[in-house]
Amino acid sequence: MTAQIIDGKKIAAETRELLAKEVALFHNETGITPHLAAILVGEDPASAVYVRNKERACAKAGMKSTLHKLPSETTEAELLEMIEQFNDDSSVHGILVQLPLPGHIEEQRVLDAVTPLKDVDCFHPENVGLLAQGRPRFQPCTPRGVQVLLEKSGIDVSGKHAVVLGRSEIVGKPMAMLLVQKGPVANATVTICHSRTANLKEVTRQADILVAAIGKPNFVTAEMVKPGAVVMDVGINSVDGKLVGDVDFDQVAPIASSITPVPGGVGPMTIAMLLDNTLTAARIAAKG
Ligand SMILES: Nc1nc(=O)c2c([nH]1)NC[C@@H]1CN(c3ccc(C(=O)N[C@@H](CCC(=O)O)C(=O)O)cc3)C=[N+]21
Repeated sequence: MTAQIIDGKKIAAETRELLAKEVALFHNETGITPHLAAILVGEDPASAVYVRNKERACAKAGMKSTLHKLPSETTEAELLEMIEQFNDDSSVHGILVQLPLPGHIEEQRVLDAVTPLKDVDCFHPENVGLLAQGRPRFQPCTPRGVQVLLEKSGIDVSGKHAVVLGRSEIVGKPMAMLLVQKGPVANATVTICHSRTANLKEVTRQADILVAAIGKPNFVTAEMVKPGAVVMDVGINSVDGKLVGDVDFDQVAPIASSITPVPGGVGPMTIAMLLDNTLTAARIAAKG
């Protein structure tokens, strides 16, 4: 068997086209152009890719996007002040603080400062709580992107064993949440495993659907994958200036039934879902 390659780039482009139509309708009705404000403190290779691609995607979808670059020595107080400004600015609908932040800044305090109504990353405790209860306000971008890829690829998730490799707040935990929930492209039996899991290989080998989000280049090898499994690679690792996933694609593709490439897999979907959340945020603002 050789895997069907899930074309995230194409599915994301289709998703963004639909979204652009919704943005145009919304603009006709309200006169509002959805506006995403992104804050980047210092430098980070994965963030640099993200920033570049989302600026372009926003423009194409008829949305406004502004990038606020701060030097790496910015203090936490200065960053909090900028967030406060955007919270109070009715022309800003979505606020995204690029992660990781420099070590001297306490990430949690910063993310908590973003008003939940503009929290397009779905990081605020209120939004995480709503998500956990199955009544999301915003969808976590990368996990939702994976879910849409599964849906558009016609992959049946219900009753299947989904193994999420990685327990981050940004991907692993919310991914598990989406897959275990009641609803379409869900109802899975979910295991979360991570770097401390005993017999990790035995666990990942049980996966019908394996979501790799551990942040280590080429970590998932053929022996960790059950033949015929669906493999979703969330990794965005920079190796010698090249983008590499968490899955050793050349090894795993021949035994998987479907697999996402890096680049061109989950990454572009993350951006499409971010735009979707920005429109949601603008709708919330329009309702007052
Ligand atoms: N608050 C926050 N939220 C995030 O979601 C977040 C973040 N911070 N910090 C950085 C990481 C990384 N990330 C990427 C998303 C898409 C691509 C992407 O578009 N990837 C293309 C790259 C194509 C190319 O090479 O240009 C692809 O995989 O095909 C990359 C990276 C989001 N992140």
